[in-house]
Amino acid sequence: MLELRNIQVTRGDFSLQANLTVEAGTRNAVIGASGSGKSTLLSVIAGFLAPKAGRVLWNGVDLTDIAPGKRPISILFQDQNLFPHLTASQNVGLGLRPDLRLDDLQQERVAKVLSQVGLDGLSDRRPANLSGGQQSRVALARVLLRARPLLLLDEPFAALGPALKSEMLALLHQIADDMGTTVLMVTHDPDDARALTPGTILIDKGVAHQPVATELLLQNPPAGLKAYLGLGE
Ligand SMILES: Nc1ncnc2c1ncn2[C@@H]1O[C@H](COP(=O)(O)OP(=O)(O)OP(=O)(O)O)[C@@H](O)[C@H]1O
Repeated sequence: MLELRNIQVTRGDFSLQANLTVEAGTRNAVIGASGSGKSTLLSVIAGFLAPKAGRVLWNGVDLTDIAPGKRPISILFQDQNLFPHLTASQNVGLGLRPDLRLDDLQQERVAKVLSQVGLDGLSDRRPANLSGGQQSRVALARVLLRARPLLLLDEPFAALGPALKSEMLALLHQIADDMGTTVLMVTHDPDDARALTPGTILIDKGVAHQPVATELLLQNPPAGLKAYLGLGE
């Protein structure tokens, strides 16, 4: 279980509070108007931003003072953070060893995970020679290989067209199912939130709320969110 206990975080004039729990193994959307604090919330959980007050716990272990790389967390952002001078398999291999000195077994694991995300035969290509969707798959493969229990995604597929996006979401579901991963995904898209049931964390007026049933929230959104999602009055 992820627990945000009385978290307060500030960025300039902006401040966000969070007091919520996320059950292990669940998938949750994070939704809120532009500038409401979605990326801020993920940054606190990941450890890139220190809260002014409060604690971040994972299965009862206090992560608040633990460095980002040592947290049980993988992160996927919209720009997939692939290194342009490295091939697909090297970009994935970085998830295992930053110096890329992989032994045979590790190389096998890289090949297997690239195959799992449908990139057989493309492992020697650099990002510039892969499509946007294929680049997303490389980034997902790296996340898969790291196999951390908590996965944070900040609009990872926003740059993709609708068909590719739903393909990547399906792949994400499959990965989360296989590994029992707990997922928090920032999205602007109500359909993505629906596809990620059961829960959605709403961020509104400086507060990140306890996850609620996505469908119920979308049926009756607060005014600010309604306008933002283009759901009309
Ligand atoms: N480095 C910073 N310094 C000062 N204020 C910041 C900084 N980064 C973000 N903010 C402010 O914090 C607030 C929350 O930003 P955040 O990026 O978390 O919002 P968001 O919900 O992810 O927005 P969007 O949907 O537009 O990406 C915003 O009002 C923003 O102006």
